[in-house]
Amino acid sequence: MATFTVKDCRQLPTTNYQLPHLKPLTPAQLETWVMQARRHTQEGKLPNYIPLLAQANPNWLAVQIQTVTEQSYNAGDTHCTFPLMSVVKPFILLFLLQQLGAKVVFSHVGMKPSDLPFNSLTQLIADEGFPRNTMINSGAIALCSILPGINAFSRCENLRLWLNQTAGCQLTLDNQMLDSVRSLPNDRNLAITRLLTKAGNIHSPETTLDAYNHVCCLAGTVADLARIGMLLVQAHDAIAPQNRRIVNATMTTCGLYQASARFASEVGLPTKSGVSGAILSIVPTQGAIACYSPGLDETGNSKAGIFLIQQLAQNLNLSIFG
Ligand SMILES: NC(=O)CC[C@H](N)C(=O)O
Repeated sequence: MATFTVKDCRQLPTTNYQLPHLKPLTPAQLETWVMQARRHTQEGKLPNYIPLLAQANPNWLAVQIQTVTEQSYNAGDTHCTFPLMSVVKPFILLFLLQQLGAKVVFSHVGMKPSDLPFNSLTQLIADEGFPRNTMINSGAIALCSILPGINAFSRCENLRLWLNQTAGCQLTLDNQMLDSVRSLPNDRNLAITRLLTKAGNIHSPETTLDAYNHVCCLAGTVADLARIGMLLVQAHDAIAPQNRRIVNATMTTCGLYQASARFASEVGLPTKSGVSGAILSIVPTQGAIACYSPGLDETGNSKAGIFLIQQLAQNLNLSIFG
């Protein structure tokens, strides 16, 4: 019987594993998929705990695809500006990994997926005040306590300026949206913040929660969203490869809350959603896909956005899992 030695193993023919390359995409094809996705816009629900989000037009749908070869494709209502809401979470993480390092960041928050909703207090109680991951509210609120800055505005401004400078986009703070967020009490986020404080995880709870509300109201178009997505696609002078990998892995396992595992097997792209209907997928080494459509499914993910990314990923063979 033939035996293998380590040397033999090295000499075995190596299969050239390559990530799938973006197949040529024509504007007409993209228009067709956008038209199909439009049929799903009415199936979603608008959130009503932030009054201004409830005023969005449920028919809006926009997509922007940015590739590493500087090509960009877009279709739909690309003029729409929207708040990032939870789509900002991977970028809070990326910024802090760059500024403070993984050791500090992961002393405040974990890396485990959660099967409970994004604003679950039950999960945080079960975890004794140590948030499961950075993609749910408790994790992002905890991280807002270590954002550099003397007050909520400057913590948000430091993140905004860094993103605009590093990604070449033009995010702005949507003050009207911030007023709207503050206009109704968000008991869940308040209780989460209280528990984080009690557990010794955060200091200055008011400033921290206010900083979280600020960063959720950073706003832009799908073009801006695709640009910040590019920070996670390929090597960048300002970003350590290891940090990019951590953020992509976290988006894959936790980015769509309870729907993350299913989406990973069906679509296979690191993805993050927000309650505004924003959704961002990363195609590592190739490009970023940004969508916006405000109607949400029961998990809080954009109904038409998820459908459109699914279409793109399946038709263009984009899954990172081959
Ligand atoms: N899923 C989300 O986008 C949540 C963000 C929102 N600001 C909240 O705290 O509820």
